[in-house]
Amino acid sequence: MKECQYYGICGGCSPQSSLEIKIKNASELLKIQDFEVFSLESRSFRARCELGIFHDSLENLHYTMRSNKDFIKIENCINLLPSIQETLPKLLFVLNQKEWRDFSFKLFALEALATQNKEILLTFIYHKPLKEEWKNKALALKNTLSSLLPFTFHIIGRSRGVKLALEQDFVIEKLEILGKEYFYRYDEGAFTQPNPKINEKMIEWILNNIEKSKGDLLEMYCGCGNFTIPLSQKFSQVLATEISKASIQAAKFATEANKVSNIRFVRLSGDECIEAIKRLREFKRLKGICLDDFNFQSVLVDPPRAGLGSKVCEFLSQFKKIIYISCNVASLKEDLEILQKTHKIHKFAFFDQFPNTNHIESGVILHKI
Ligand SMILES: C[S@@+](CC[C@H](N)C(=O)[O-])C[C@H]1O[C@@H](n2cnc3c(N)ncnc32)[C@H](O)[C@@H]1O
Repeated sequence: MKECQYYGICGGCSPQSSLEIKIKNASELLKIQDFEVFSLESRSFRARCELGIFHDSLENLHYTMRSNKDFIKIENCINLLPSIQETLPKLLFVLNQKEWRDFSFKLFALEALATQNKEILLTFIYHKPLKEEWKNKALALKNTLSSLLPFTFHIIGRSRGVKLALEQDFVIEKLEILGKEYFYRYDEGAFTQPNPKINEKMIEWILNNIEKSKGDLLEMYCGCGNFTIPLSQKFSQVLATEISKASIQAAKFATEANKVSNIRFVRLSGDECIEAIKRLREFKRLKGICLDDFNFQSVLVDPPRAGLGSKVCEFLSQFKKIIYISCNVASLKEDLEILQKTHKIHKFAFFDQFPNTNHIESGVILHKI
């Protein structure tokens, strides 16, 4: 990573983040010796970014990253997908023209979310109220960027409590998994995997390491259906749950786009999912779904960084197979201590989802003892 002039300064990457060190630290912490490692490009891999916007005394805009308490001006980030890297300087060039002063006034952050098929969603975040007229200028910006770059742009404006979108607030991602194409809707503001190529590898790894089952799958923290859609071919039926409304809508879109008919997506938090499965509480959101029709033998969890916690882990102990995807080895360690009382690790893999940082993604498949 020495080729990046901001390495160690901008706060995006971390020194001492070589894959060897990460794997050594993580495998020692988790006390595992038998694992696979998946690692791809260490640059041009990241599909999303959040940048600050600094206005200098001449009213020119600059991109910034927050490093500790300071803001560091940056011009590029070599971790980002090429389409975002190409867009950033052109966008800044346009916005620094006098006629864009109104549009940029009180702009304080920019988010970009790109797909592998070169759609880019740009979200402009302001410290000023946004009015409908903003959309006219946003449309002009979309047209200008489209004339300069071979990408499809979608533009969103955000200010406190207001979100204005031109036509759509999502992009369509295409993943290639074991030679088959899958389509997903990635909504602005909802979780999506940041590294599309490693994401494909994670899904393939699960598919390659689970057998086709006559039983059903319960999924918690399913997001936009990232794992659910390809994995559904391995099970009779799937019930997939998630807290975010936008993600559940995106997941329902994915069932249609991929012509899958054996999945039911329901908006339920982790705790609500447990209450529903244990029949402790009835949910209107489960209307039309008969839980007695499911024969859950496997469960898939991909929780946020905090991990599962003891309540969810204890709930998982009833399943024959547990597939656990984790973005935080510290919380995974705590959860595995509970899960290994009833289950044995069958397969383990590390995925370098976040190159140049100290983070690593893990995949664990556990079988009931
Ligand atoms: C690491 S993401 C994984 C999403 C999905 N598996 C994927 O690969 O895109 C974690 C997901 O958990 C959801 N989530 C966060 N807190 C939750 C909770 N308490 N109950 C259920 N889902 C939650 C988030 O909205 C997010 O979609």
